[in-house]
Amino acid sequence: MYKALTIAGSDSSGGAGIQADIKTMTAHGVYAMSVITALTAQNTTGVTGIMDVSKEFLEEQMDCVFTDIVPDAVKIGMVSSEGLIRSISKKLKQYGAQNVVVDPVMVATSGSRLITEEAISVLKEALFPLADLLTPNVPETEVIAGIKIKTKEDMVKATKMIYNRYGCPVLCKGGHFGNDADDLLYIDGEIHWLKGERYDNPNTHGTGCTLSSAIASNLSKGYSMIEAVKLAKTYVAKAIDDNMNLGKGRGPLNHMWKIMQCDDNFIF
Ligand SMILES: Nc1ncnc2c1ncn2[C@@H]1O[C@H](COP(=O)(O)OP(=O)(O)O)[C@@H](O)[C@H]1O
Ligand SMILES: Cc1ncc(COP(=O)(O)OP(=O)(O)O)c(N)n1
Repeated sequence: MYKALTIAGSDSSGGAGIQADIKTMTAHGVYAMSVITALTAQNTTGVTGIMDVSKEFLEEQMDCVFTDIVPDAVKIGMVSSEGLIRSISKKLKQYGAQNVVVDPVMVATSGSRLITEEAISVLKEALFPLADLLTPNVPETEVIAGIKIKTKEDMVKATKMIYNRYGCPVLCKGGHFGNDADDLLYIDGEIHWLKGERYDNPNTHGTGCTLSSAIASNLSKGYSMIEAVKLAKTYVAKAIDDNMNLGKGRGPLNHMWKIMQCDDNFIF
């Protein structure tokens, strides 16, 4: 059994955060574990509250996981405060965590902010150097690189800047850019454009969480980084294209699109 850990916030509406990660890992046939950084009161229209766990409790969760069922891959999502980021960094180093995917979550699709300004600089300094892959979307890439992205050439420039500064492979996700869904993977000094068709579906809550946990699932199974990202991109595209329509705002993806293709006899 391959094992993956998500370190992220809980989304009460089930479309993003821990819930999206566990659904995704399970849909990939991977044993999912969680370290919860925060509870959010959230639905498809927005986030109404955030309650962080304490540093001590976060570290206790990490100790429990890493001293027992050691994960083959780790995905890190929403971490809103400096202290929690430092605790995660310390514990990842202490346990020599493998296949670390960092999704630098800053703002939800609904527009709600999920990290403090001060925490962004700690994220860069304490977590990015530990990442085997960093997965910012275009607005996050702009914040991290410190330049505006208006063209695909800008996307390449910003992604290279981040790679050179933090020394980790970078996947710049194109879901908020242009008329396609092309993502840019920069790894081992080489650019790979991963082409994607943009589906005309406003229900994209949790796409970033889902993509990063699908990548972690694939890495836990031993796929190369490029294969892991390509397979994850296909999984997300199909989950968007399934056209599930739940809630009053930007709804979630169908994480179970593949399982639902089976008949009842197969499932039960
Ligand atoms: N409408 C869409 N159609 C197809 N793929 C999409 C669409 N929106 C986002 N994606 C894909 O979903 C993944 C997450 O991208 P993005 O939405 O940019 O991240 P985030 O959710 O972190 O903002 C990327 O692989 C991106 O190309
Ligand atoms: C608890 C929690 N974590 C992360 C997000 C943001 O999810 P993400 O997949 O990056 O992006 P959206 O597509 O939802 O913007 C969240 N909303 N809640």
